[in-house]
Amino acid sequence: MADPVNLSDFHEIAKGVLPKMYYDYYSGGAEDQHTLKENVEAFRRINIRPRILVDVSKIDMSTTILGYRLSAPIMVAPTAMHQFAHPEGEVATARAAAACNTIMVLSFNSTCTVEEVASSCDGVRFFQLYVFKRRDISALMVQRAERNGFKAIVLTVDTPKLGRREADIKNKMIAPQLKNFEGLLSTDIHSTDKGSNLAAYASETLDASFSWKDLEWLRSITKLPILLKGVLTREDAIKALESGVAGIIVSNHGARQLDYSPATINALEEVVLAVRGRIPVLFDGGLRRGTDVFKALALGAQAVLIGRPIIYGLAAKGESGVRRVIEMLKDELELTMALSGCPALKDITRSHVRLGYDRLQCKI
Ligand SMILES: Cc1cc2nc3c(=O)[nH]c(=O)nc-3n(C[C@H](O)[C@H](O)[C@H](O)COP(=O)(O)O)c2cc1C
Ligand SMILES: CC(C)CC(=O)C(=O)O
Repeated sequence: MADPVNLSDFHEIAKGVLPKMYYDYYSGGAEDQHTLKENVEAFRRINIRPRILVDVSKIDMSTTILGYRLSAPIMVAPTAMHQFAHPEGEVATARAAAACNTIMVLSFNSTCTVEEVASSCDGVRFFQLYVFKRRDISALMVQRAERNGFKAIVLTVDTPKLGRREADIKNKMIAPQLKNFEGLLSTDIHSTDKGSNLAAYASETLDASFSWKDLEWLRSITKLPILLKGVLTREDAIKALESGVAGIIVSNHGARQLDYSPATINALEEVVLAVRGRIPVLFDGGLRRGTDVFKALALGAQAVLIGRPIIYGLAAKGESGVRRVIEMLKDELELTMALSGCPALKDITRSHVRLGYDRLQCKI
């Protein structure tokens, strides 16, 4: 295949090189995969309203998140098990993110250890946390992240149990022994019905009883700011604010958890309106183009995170593939800003996009 020119080309290359079991794991969603398709399709139903005759000879995409400077509002989402995609795993991803001056969120279920990633290069990194039934293990991981210079905890709140990913069940997906948990926990757990090992591992480990009141426990074990990942409603956005978290990530876990939850881009504005600028609202799910990033920013996201395309870049070309994926999105965003009359991020406003329901409102 010719050199990739967009994220979709990277997807095709990754599909060609990854073993089926891993490709299915990375690409799949929950059950009917309705939300998986919607995450991408919903972007296509949003139009951009470009403004003309603005000086766009210089475009500034730089921003700050929790006080850390980024070259563009495009971050790396936490995704598990990068060594299935490339032997250098999360170390390669971390180096690419650092080279692009952006923040990587390291998954709790990384294949490289927290220490390996931290010592691989300088860069601002956040640590994604799952709360295990064995709270001591989660607490230890938070301490390790803190000790190794991670700057925030991203608590994933949409996974009290693992969503039903049917391809993984059919493939009898194998979960590896994760080095982070060596000596603490065996991830080599066998499913009793010979289905997905990953599902068995998740149900064995995840603490489904974790609830709002338990955030106090997390706050008691770390001084790091906490972001909640997986907020989709105004009700929960308000609860998140009241609980004093430092930020929210609007996310449906790449449609891998609750099928028929809304496409994230359709949930974003509801959350932004509830938060009213009091804490940063970040966004992920279905972003494949710079125009998608622009649309999310216009609807109030302060920055976006990219999941699968990063893994596809890694599978296709290792560290340089991840770098290319981030650069492509940055280049596309820069061009979109120029063609829409927005020289800086602050110039991107709600009036730069039109959604289906905007058209309905015009008619009323
Ligand atoms: C293969 C894969 C593994 C993931 N692992 C995690 C994880 O360990 N922790 C987490 O909070 N989210 C995880 N996610 C969800 C991502 O952080 C993110 O929400 C999602 O991928 C964004 O959608 P996108 O893939 O369409 O960009 C994972 C997603 C994928 C595709
Ligand atoms: C091991 C899983 C819990 C990782 C995950 O979040 C995912 O596969 O979506």
